[in-house]
Amino acid sequence: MDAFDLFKKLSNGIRFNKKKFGAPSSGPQRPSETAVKVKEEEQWNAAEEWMKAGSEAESEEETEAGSNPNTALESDGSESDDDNSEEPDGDSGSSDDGSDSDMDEPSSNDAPITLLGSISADREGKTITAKKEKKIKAGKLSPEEKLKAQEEERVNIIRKKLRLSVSGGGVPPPIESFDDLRSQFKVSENLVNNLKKAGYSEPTPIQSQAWPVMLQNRQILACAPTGSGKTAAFLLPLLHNLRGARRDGIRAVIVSPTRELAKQTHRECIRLAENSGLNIHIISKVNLTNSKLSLERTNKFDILITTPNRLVFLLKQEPAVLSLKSVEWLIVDESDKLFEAGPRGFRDQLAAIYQACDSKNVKRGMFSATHGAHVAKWCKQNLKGLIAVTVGHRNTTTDKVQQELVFVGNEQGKLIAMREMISKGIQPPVLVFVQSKERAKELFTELLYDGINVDVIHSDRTQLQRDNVVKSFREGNIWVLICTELMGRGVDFKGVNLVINFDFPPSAISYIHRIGRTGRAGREGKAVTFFTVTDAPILRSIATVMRDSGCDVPQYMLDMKKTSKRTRRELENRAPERASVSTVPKFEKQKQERLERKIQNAKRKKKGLAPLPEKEKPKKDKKRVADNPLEETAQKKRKMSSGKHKKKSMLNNDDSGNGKSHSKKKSKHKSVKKD
Ligand SMILES: Nc1ncnc2c1ncn2[C@@H]1O[C@H](COP(=O)(O)OP(=O)(O)OP(=O)(O)O)[C@@H](O)[C@H]1O
Repeated sequence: MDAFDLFKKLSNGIRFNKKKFGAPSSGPQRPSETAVKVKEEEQWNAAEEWMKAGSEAESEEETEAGSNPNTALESDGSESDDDNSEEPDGDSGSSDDGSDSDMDEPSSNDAPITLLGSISADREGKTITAKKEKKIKAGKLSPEEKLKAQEEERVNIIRKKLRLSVSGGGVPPPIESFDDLRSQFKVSENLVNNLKKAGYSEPTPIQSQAWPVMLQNRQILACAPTGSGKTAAFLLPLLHNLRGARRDGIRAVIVSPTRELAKQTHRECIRLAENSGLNIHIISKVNLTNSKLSLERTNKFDILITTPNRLVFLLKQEPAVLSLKSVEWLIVDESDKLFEAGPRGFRDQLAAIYQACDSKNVKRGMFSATHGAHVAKWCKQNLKGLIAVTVGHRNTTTDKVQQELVFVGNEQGKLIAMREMISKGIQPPVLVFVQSKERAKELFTELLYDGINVDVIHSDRTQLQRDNVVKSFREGNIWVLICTELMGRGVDFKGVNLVINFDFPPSAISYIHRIGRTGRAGREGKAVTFFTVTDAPILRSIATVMRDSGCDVPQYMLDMKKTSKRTRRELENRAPERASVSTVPKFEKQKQERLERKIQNAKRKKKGLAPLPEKEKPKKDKKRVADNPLEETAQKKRKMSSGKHKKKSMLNNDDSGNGKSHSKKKSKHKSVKKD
């Protein structure tokens, strides 16, 4: 074992704050004195440092969160920035990849190894405090202490194997099989059978640790890679903890950022809750538009699954149609997204929901594949007895996805590259991400003409259309699905083989979620990302994420200048302007549109329906002017007179300008004279 291996073992479970330790040493400070003082499971400070790792050592301008959830949510975030998420760095943190072959080597020598003064470790690489070390050296451990130490060791080995890092007090050991659910937590046979019926044979790493935490009714902040089973990780403990239907108030709420994700969670919940008798409800658009919802009716729901906007809408109704006063569990899925402030985030809605769940016994669970330091900080400050669980490295992609960056020259190059990929052969199903619905529509038309089995999903489509597209894609009737950021998070399409980022993702976090639509549940996947010079500002972040997940990336990308926080924020909020995807000449497109319109109107006529209303032309004003000769003449006159006026004023300006400059000169002259 060389010094590096040894250090790796000893620092297992420890994160270094780059801010503190990255700076050149100003004095005789040795790393041993400053770096490691972590008693992992008991020191929340360590958790904070650890969650901060990856923040590129930028200052977090976060205000202290108060005890009021609303203020806390608001104050915490407006200025805070998920920077670490944008520029995740390579800090591996406490978890190890387990590739270290020395790790499992049996050792005949049980004596601890001493490294860097006060820190020491046993042969398994577990850090030992000086006091304990003394005791071990002296062979003074009582039989109970020995047993405890052995158990700790066993748990550490399991966590290491599963790449689990935990923070918080009294974290229960991870479970290793579904049998443990029965033997340790008395989970019903029915529930375990439902897991098996779903095709699951053993818990995934996040489930191994999140289940015992939540089954002990502890609040949790969970971060695990995309497609690693986080949904079942929070559903199973909910279903167990609620212990059957009660119908006297909503007892669990699950909030998801999109309707598609809420629907998917609802489906999974129904599947795992089979024969439990629990009343599981999803708020649909119909619920919002008809007035059938009443307090009496909603109180019969045991579990409510919803998007934040819909829930807040119902919470605001007078008289009340919904109460969250009996809620025992609030689950926030894709929690970093829900903590986001601004028009694309849900911070205000989350604050309202958080406040509405005001029972004394309410527990919260925050789940996502990515987390920023501000989410961790807020949770730590506001969620009593919180346990943080992370699988692998925070803010990295799953290692199941083979990733590739392709320079395509310019916007036209993207379509050429895509057609080339298709002609060489791709393995459907394929998801293609673009930055806007307009581009989604354009690309759809292009690929449709290529005869590809393609469809498109974006926010302009009706809920029914969206549902049908998702269904068709799931059933394999659509092979290539073009989508916007809408489908970037959480959505679980079985067996997506390839994700193409036709347009560069707006941030590294978006990249992680987008490519996480493939390589799910242990399957392999591939992700190809096109880029042009326009994408240079975010290239470094994405390249860093790729490098961290073990992909080869050219060094020049990693050496690129770091983009300022401000630019990154701007790029996240405003997509760069790009040349149209479409290769069809404009007049051809218009001809096509007219033809389609004719066909539709003919069909409508047959059905006795009125023809479609005239489509608004983008240059309507101009046309309206041309249609109205009086207005046209008036405008021409206005233009001419303004032109004349301009000319005149220019002349005047010239005059007066000269005059002015002259007078200026004069005054200057005067002032000089005065001086
Ligand atoms: N224990 C298990 N064994 C096998 N497959 C599982 C297990 N638990 C969940 N899955 C499957 O793994 C897939 C991904 O699960 P899920 O959608 O919960 O991932 P996720 O971690 O929430 O991903 P994302 O971060 O993208 O939302 C699903 O198809 C689910 O059915």
